[in-house]
Amino acid sequence: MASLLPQMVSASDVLRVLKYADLIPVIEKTLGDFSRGDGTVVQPVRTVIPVDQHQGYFLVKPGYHVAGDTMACKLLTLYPNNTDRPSHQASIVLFDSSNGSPLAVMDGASITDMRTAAASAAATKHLAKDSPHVHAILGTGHQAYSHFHALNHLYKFDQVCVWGRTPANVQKFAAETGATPCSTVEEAVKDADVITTVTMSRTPVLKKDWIKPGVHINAVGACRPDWQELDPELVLSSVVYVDSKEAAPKESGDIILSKAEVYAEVGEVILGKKEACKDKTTIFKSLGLAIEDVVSAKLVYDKLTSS
Ligand SMILES: NC(=O)C1=CN([C@@H]2O[C@H](COP(=O)(O)OP(=O)(O)OC[C@H]3O[C@@H](n4cnc5c(N)ncnc54)[C@H](O)[C@@H]3O)[C@@H](O)[C@H]2O)C=CC1
Ligand SMILES: O=C(O)C1=NCCCC1
Repeated sequence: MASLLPQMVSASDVLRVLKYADLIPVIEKTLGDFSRGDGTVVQPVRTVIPVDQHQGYFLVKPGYHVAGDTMACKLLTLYPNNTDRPSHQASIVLFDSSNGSPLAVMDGASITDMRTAAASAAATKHLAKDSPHVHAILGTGHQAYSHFHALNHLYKFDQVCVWGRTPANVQKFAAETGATPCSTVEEAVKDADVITTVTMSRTPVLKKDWIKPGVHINAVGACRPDWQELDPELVLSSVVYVDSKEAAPKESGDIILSKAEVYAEVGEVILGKKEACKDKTTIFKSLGLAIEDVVSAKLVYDKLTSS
């Protein structure tokens, strides 16, 4: 009988083998599989336990990709006030679905960073106007870096602009990536064709009056029903796409508080079932799907065990 002890996979193992060239197409296909609605993907809306006495959240995200016969569960903590360690920490347990044995326990933070950015890249590919020139990133944390790299994998931008609430972090991000540092959101987004919001803000940081009509926005933060990153006027004047139509009205403050209508899942666009309204301002409201973690963990496992 094979060993029942799962393999431990560190963040450096993940970063060594997981590449956007492989990940973006896998996530794009998975977003489509999720939206088939035919049982290809089995995934409940995640469980979120507030840890009120420490102002944190404990999230449990199981999923089974039936067609790929792959199952895993991500255990994630979100502690927005952490200063001596990351705000998001996670482990993903990948199982052998034929016999239920755990195959690997993986660093889930590095996978979360990359799979979230890969989902935004896939959404941008389908919803942004062709050949965008300027990408604006609001936020300077882990997701800011992963989105910089994932979108640069798809496009040769003329300019990437970055804004964050802490000027020293904006300068650091700019020095490390070559992005243009901006001191206001307005300055960062005014010429942008693609905007990515990756802050931990609970109140809107991006306003309708500041953007060029027709931009594509990846709205990645604000994962709680009472948190917002986008001005409701902006949400109401855009075509809103989500990763999950089931989760968005339960979890997204940007959608709940603006009372905006969701037009489609991005997976439905990928499947050709819904239109990509590229001539309008489009928003991809990302909340993160467990199945993205499942297929990413499998990709990492396959790379590690084949090398
Ligand atoms: N949709 C998805 O699948 C996922 C979404 N997220 C969300 O993306 C966002 C960024 O995550 P990370 O980069 O990992 O976090 P992080 O902790 O590494 O960075 C957070 C950034 O937000 C900034 N920030 C905090 N409060 C702010 C405020 N009031 N106004 C403006 N900026 C503020 C910080 O200065 C920092 O630049 C978070 O909201 C997180 O929950 C994270 C993982 C997956
Ligand atoms: O899917 C995830 O993982 C997360 N989504 C929202 C914010 C926390 C992490």
